[in-house]
Amino acid sequence: MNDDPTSMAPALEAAGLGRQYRGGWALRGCDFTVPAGRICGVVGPNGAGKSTLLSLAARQLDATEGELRVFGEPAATPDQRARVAYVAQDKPLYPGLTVAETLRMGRELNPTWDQEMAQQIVDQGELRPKSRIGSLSGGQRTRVSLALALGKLPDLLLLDEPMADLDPLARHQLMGTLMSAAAERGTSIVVSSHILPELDGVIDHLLLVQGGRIRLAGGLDDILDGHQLLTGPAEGAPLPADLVVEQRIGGRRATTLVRTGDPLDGPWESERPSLDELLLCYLRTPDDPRPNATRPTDPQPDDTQQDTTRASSTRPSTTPANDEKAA
Ligand SMILES: Nc1ncnc2c1ncn2[C@@H]1O[C@H](COP(=O)(O)OP(=O)(O)OP(=O)(O)O)[C@@H](O)[C@H]1O
Repeated sequence: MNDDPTSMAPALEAAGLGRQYRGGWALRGCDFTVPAGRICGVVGPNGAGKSTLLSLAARQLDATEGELRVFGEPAATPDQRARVAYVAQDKPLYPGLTVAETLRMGRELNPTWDQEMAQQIVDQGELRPKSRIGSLSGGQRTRVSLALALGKLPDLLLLDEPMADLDPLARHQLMGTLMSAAAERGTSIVVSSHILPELDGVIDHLLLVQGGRIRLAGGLDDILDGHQLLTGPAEGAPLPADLVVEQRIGGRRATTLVRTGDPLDGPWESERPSLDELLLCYLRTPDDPRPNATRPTDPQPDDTQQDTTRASSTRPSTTPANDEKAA
């Protein structure tokens, strides 16, 4: 079992983090903290930079600028490699090995290993020990990858779209296994997903990545408390433009997501958005209307200076990422 997660260095801490590929910047000006012991959802549209972020955390990629600390360490160390498990989107495994040989490899290569846990995950999927990895379906390979990752008893588990090719029952089962591992051992989990309902009720921390920027970062309750869904007449009192995330008008009614939890004067009914509603509103408005909100690939005359300003300007003033850093 891990030490009290709240006394540990953050699982992830990014400062001015950027990664450039040949085609341009995939991530830029990213500042966020994921405290240890959290289950953090990484959400964003295709090409937003989620896999790049997870690869940087797994030390499979180097940052082009800025840094990403993992449990306080700015670069990979052997100790850290042992503490972090990563399930990449393409689930790389050796196709010529059998399921049993793959688990044996996990046992032999990792200083800590829970054979019972790994075996249980494989058995739940009714995988035959002698089946070759190359003969398994996509979902079955995912199951073996998760068995390897959880068997390692990591302190930080990085999962890139882990559930995409699993059937609903397998998804439910494996999500349960992940959650009990997190609860029993205080494992920090950072999981990217397109399947928004899969994250609801599971995550307690959120990173919304959009166009290579961190658009929202912080504790989930703080983020939801820092927003309101307002419903009222379309011709109601105007709202301050910098607070409006998205407004939809149907007939004479308007539904508006605003980035403040403070009461606003006007003829509206106010409610706290659900995670789904919040994410969909942000995902439907990729272009932030506020000044200085630009994509990381835009040409910049004075790169670093402007990007730092933009990164913070694309984060709502209520975002708890800042509060956590200040705490
Ligand atoms: N190896 C690479 N070489 C060049 N460009 C890359 C490479 N990997 C990613 N990119 C680019 O970086 C950007 C972010 O890609 P990334 O895979 O991190 O996004 P993502 O949010 O994980 O997307 P998806 O949800 O589709 O998996 C994209 O524009 C992508 O084309």
